[in-house]
Amino acid sequence: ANDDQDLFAFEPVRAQSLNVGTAKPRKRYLLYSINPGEGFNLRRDVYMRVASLVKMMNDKEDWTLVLPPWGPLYHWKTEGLKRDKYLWKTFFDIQSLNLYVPVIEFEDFLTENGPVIDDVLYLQHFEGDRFTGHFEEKIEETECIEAPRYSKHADGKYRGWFWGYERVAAKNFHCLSAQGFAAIVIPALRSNYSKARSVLIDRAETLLHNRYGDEDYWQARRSLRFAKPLIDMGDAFRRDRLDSTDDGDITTLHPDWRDHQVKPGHAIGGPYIAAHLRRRDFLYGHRDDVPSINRTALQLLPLIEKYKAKKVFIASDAPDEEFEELKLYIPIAIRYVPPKEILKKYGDGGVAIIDQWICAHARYFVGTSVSTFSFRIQEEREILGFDPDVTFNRLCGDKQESCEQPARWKIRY
Ligand SMILES: C[C@@H]1O[C@H](OP(=O)(O)OP(=O)(O)OC[C@H]2O[C@@H](n3cnc4c(=O)[nH]c(N)nc43)[C@H](O)[C@@H]2O)[C@@H](O)[C@H](O)[C@@H]1O
Repeated sequence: ANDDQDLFAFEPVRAQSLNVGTAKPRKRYLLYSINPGEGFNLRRDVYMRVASLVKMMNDKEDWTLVLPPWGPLYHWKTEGLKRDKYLWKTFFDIQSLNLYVPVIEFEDFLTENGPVIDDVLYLQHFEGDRFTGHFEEKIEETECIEAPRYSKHADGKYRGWFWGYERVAAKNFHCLSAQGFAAIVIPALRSNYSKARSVLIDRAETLLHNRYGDEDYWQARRSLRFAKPLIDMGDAFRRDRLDSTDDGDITTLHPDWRDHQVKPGHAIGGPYIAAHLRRRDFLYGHRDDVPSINRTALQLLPLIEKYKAKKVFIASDAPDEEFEELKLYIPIAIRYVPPKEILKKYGDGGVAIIDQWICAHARYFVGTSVSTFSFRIQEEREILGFDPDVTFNRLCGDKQESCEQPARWKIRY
């Protein structure tokens, strides 16, 4: 599918000469897209991998990261709501993101660049590869293994899923087999710089974190602050229903994430414990690790005692009946029920963020095994400065006496 360029004809000498003396690197756009089945919180992680890649390249080049519109997502099930084309500013604070790497919304990209993307690089795993115990980074342009989700039209341009924007098309399309860290795509991105102003990496979740858990990882994570209106709604619920304020809980954040640095144990949190109960598809996919409601209650009751909690905040994708059942065992259980207009404006995605925000401020948090929703709450609590003991906890399955607790991904500055 390679139209007119050899993707790997990387010319190092020329690449360097671009950036010496007074020559200013020219502005380029990096777009990315993710396997449609992935949920919101894995997508947040992929954002960090790609943002960190842009940061690396911007040592010498001038890339702007284009934020892929949100939706439709499999888990956003509430009827009657807008399903796609949610801008990032609905959920996140764009100014904060911009303090890590330059980012723009896709709609602004369309204004600046027009609807034609130069290159689409579609990542795939190596065919027939089995893990042999030896991890080797590799990337190569190949035939597409599966029927690609982009097809060439009569005008010579490629059409495909561009987040529901039907007038968008791409000039070139390539399949690349890739295995490795995000930086593995850098030669491919640089090799065609003379032509491609905009490059879309699809299936970006294939790329691994270059610097998992280090200072740079945490910078990207700290920059990913939620949108102010969602924070305000979470804070209002904390204040009115949970007797929790930043002053009392010692959870005040510096307005600029770069200046917020506190020691573990600094935050004490509100007078409630919080649990994230991931249900629905997890009841099948992670059967052994997700407890029944009855067993969930049995695990929460001693914690209420231990932390002298006045309330138990429940964040969950559980249907109402399951929450009502839990309340029979724990009458002080409470959850956030969004007013209709909030749901309409911010969708299921916004409500999930309010849930996460409230969990992040609890005196003690317990999540669900391997849920990225729980992981993101744990990170939020690391940023706020909680002791890891009151953060890295998970519920055990019904048949488990005890169970392995989450790895402690501690913040680094
Ligand atoms: C099985 C896998 O599960 C993975 O889910 P997992 O990591 O928990 O976490 P997420 O990737 O966020 O996907 C779960 C989605 O379910 C909803 N949800 C889950 N828990 C809550 C909650 O406490 N409150 C609210 N309001 N909503 C919740 C929400 O839309 C969230 O984004 C998926 O990312 C993968 O794509 C795959 O489906």
